[in-house]
Amino acid sequence: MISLRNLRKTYGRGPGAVRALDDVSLEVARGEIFGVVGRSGAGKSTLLRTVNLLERPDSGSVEVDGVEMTTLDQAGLRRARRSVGMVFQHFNLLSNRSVQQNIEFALEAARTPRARRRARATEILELVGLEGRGGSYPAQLSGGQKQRVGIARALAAEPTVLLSDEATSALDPETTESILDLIQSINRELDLTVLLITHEMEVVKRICTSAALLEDGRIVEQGAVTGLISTQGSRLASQLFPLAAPQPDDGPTVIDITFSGGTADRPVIARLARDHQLDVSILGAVVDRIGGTQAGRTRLALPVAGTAADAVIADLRGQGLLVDVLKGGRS
Ligand SMILES: Nc1ncnc2c1ncn2[C@@H]1O[C@H](COP(=O)(O)OP(=O)(O)OP(=O)(O)O)[C@@H](O)[C@H]1O
Repeated sequence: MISLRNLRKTYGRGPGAVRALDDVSLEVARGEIFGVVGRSGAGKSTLLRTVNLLERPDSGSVEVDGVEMTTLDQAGLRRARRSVGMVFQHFNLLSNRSVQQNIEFALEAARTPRARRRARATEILELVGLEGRGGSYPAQLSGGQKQRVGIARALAAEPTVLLSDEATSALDPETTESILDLIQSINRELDLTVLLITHEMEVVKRICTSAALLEDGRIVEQGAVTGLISTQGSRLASQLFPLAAPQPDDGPTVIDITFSGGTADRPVIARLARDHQLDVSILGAVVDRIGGTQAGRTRLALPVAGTAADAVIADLRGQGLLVDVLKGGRS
């Protein structure tokens, strides 16, 4: 549905130039919720804004629903942009217009007849859970309600793609949950493809089917979230399940075991203690639901080193468990 190939984008020239995108390629399948994560300045906003060509890449290809965006003329681009809705961190609502007018505004540019605009705004307000609030002004709404209006406005022209630029970053955790639920339900009900950028790993955990990690303008990992969490050494996976760094007195060997799907409910630690007669210490654990399945990571200290530790690690891997060695043992 969205295919970005070999995108490059540099801001400025000479010694002060910033390479925001450096050979970025990304595939987002129809109906996916795809999350791009990365630190501040990694290039996330630039990447998102190339999809509807708010930011024109220096080179590379941007294809949305089979249309190559970079070669369109102004009229073609205006038309193509109607199939790409966008929501923003700070909502970007017009404060002097009512909720209804904010939504209708998105349809005015498309010259939609007035009666149709009204009907569509009413319909879409209901979809986002704001029925009856069309006459309110943005200042009379909570942050969560403002973002619902932002989403309604983005959906007004019946797009096939929704771009979300940190849509929940300005919201409290409870409101974030409800907005993520809304994004997930419109993704399903409207068969909408969602590309979102976020610095919150919770967003990826809660709703994303696929994700990519952007670093200094480069994609360093991408794939299905369930696949990434079962990939040894995945940095995205360790950010999804963050555990404190090992301490010098943790023991000679420290390992992380990542569980997902079928391996989540096995009595691994009890078995380790029994089969290897080891006093295993649990240094930390994070468990959550990802993509509808239980997944998590447990950090263990083993009181053995060298070949004894290697034997334990080999045994765990032999059981189909994903083991990352942080200290001691062979990785
Ligand atoms: N219009 C611009 N002019 C010059 N430099 C820019 C411009 N927009 C972005 N940059 C620079 O490009 C790099 C990538 O910025 P971008 O906003 O895409 O990153 P980001 O990952 O979205 O960061 P944040 O999470 O802080 O918004 C940064 O170094 C930024 O300072």
